Amino acid sequence: MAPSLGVSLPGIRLGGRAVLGRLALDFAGGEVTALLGPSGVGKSTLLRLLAGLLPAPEGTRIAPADGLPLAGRIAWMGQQDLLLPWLTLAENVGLGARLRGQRPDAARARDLIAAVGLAGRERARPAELSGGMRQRAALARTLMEDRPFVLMDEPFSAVDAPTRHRMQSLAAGLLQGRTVLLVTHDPLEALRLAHRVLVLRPGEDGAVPEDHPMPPSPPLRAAHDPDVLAAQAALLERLAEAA
Ligand SMILES: Nc1ncnc2c1ncn2[C@@H]1O[C@H](COP(=O)(O)OP(=O)(O)OP(=O)(O)O)[C@@H](O)[C@H]1O
Repeated sequence: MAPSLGVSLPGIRLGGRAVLGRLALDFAGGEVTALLGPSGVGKSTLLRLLAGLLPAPEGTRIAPADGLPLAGRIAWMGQQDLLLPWLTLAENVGLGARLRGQRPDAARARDLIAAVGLAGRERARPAELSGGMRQRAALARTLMEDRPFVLMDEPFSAVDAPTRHRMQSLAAGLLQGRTVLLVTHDPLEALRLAHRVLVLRPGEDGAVPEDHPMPPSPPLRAAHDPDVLAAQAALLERLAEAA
């Protein structure tokens, strides 16, 4: 099971504006935390900070509970699949190792490609795959890295609703045991996949996260579960208020 991740932040200003306020969060080990909030509130900013893509302001603490650094232990999956068009599916899945000058673990790549339902398409180029297939390939590439911490920025937003539903079910299984932070605009996605849902609420001194009440059942939750439907309606209303 992946360790938990403690984060405290004195706040972040970008372009002369307070984007994120002072916050202290503990992302539970082996659990999925979903982060929602109005457009431009600072969700990607928090993710980018954790990924080391944004300089951390003085006083920031990003501390995995096992005492080891976070750097080098994160897998990232974004909105765009970012598959390289000139590489085959199998080569794209092994891209991380290739970029590090290592030989990708071919058996692991094969297993992951099969797990995302793309067995037999290993030699296909991204242009020969549908949008949903490319998203599944991107998920396989993310998991190929086998990192304890996974940061996902609207990973399934580019696919149609039924494909997204299938991708969520797939991801829930494949992400098990990892500490995941998932940014999404989709309340149902958050409530199906996450152990905890945080809503970023904008404020004068930057946005601050607030917990949203969760349905009693554990993830992966059924979309038709009445508790999930009620929580979804409440979350939608809360997001509309925050916008
Ligand atoms: N490098 C930057 N310089 C200045 N302002 C920035 C920079 N990066 C982001 N911002 C601003 O910070 C705010 C938060 O952006 P961020 O991308 O984190 O929002 P978000 O909640 O992820 O939005 P969305 O849901 O639309 O993706 C926005 O107002 C954005 O314009």
